[in-house]
Amino acid sequence: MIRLDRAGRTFKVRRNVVHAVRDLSFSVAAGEFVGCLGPNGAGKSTTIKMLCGILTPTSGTVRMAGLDPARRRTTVARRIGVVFGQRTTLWWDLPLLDSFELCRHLYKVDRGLFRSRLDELTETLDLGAFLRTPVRQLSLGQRMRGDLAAALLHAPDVLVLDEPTIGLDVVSKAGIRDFLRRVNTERGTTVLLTTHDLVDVERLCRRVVLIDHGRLAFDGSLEQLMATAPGQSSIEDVVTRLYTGGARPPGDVARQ
Ligand SMILES: Nc1ncnc2c1ncn2[C@@H]1O[C@H](COP(=O)(O)OP(=O)(O)OP(=O)(O)O)[C@@H](O)[C@H]1O
Repeated sequence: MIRLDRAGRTFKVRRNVVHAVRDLSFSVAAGEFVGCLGPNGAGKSTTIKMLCGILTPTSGTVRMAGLDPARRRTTVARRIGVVFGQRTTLWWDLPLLDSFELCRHLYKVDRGLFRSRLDELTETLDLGAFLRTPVRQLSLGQRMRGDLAAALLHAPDVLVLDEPTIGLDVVSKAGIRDFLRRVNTERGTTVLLTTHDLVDVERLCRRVVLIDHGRLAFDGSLEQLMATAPGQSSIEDVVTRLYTGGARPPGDVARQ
C-alpha cells in the first residue's frame, strides 16, 4: 500500500544542502498499523509529505497505493486521509459541520454516504456537542477529533497521521487511540503513525520503523524493537538508546 524505494529529499538553505531524507526504503502492506519513530529533525514529516504528494522526492521513488503521489496528487488524495497534529486542515472560521461539508465537495462524496459516515464518526468521536461550533473555538482535543473525522469522511484506504495525540490529555489520548485501533481492525484501514508518544506505539503499533538522520535505523515488530536493548524493560529506555546510539547533530547539513 505504501512503498519507498531509496527515497531521498534535500532542501537548499542558502548555500547549504539539508539532507532531510536519504536512501529510505520501507513498505507498509494493506491493513498494517505501523509506527514511524525518530528524534526531532529525523525526517519523519518530510517522509509523510512525500507520501502525500506535498513534497517531491529528489531521489528514489515513493508510491502510495501503487501511484506516484507527486504526479497523481488528486487521485492519491482520494485514497488517503491525512492528519497533521500540529496544523489543522479544517477551516478556522467555519463551524465544524461546514468544514465537513466542504470536504464532501472536495472529495466528491455522495450525499447519502456522507450522511451515514458523518453519523458514524459523530458517534464514535463524540462530536455531537460541537458540530456547529467554529473551529477556532474548539479545544485542541475537540479539534483533533474533528480533524480525524475530516480525514475519514471519504473512507480512505490509508490513514497517515503526523503526531495526532500531541498536546492532548491522557483521557483524550486514550479516546483517540481506541478510535484509531477500531478504524484499523474493523475497517481494515492501513495506518502509518508518526509520534513522539511511546504509549501510542506500545498500544497501537505492531510494527515500527525508526528513522534517524533521514535514514532507516530500524524496521521490525515491537518485540524485535525491545530486543535491540536486552535488559532495558521500558520502550522509552530502548528508544532513548537507539536515538543516542550514533548521536550526530540533527539535520545533517553538508556544505555544497
Ligand atoms: N522546507 C524545509 N526547508 C529546509 N529544511 C527543511 C524543510 N523541511 C524540513 N527541513 C529539515 O529537514 C530535516 C528533517 O525535518 P522533518 O520535519 O522531516 O523532521 P521530523 O522527524 O518530522 O522532526 P520533528 O520530530 O521535530 O517534527 C530537519 O533538519 C529540518 O530542518
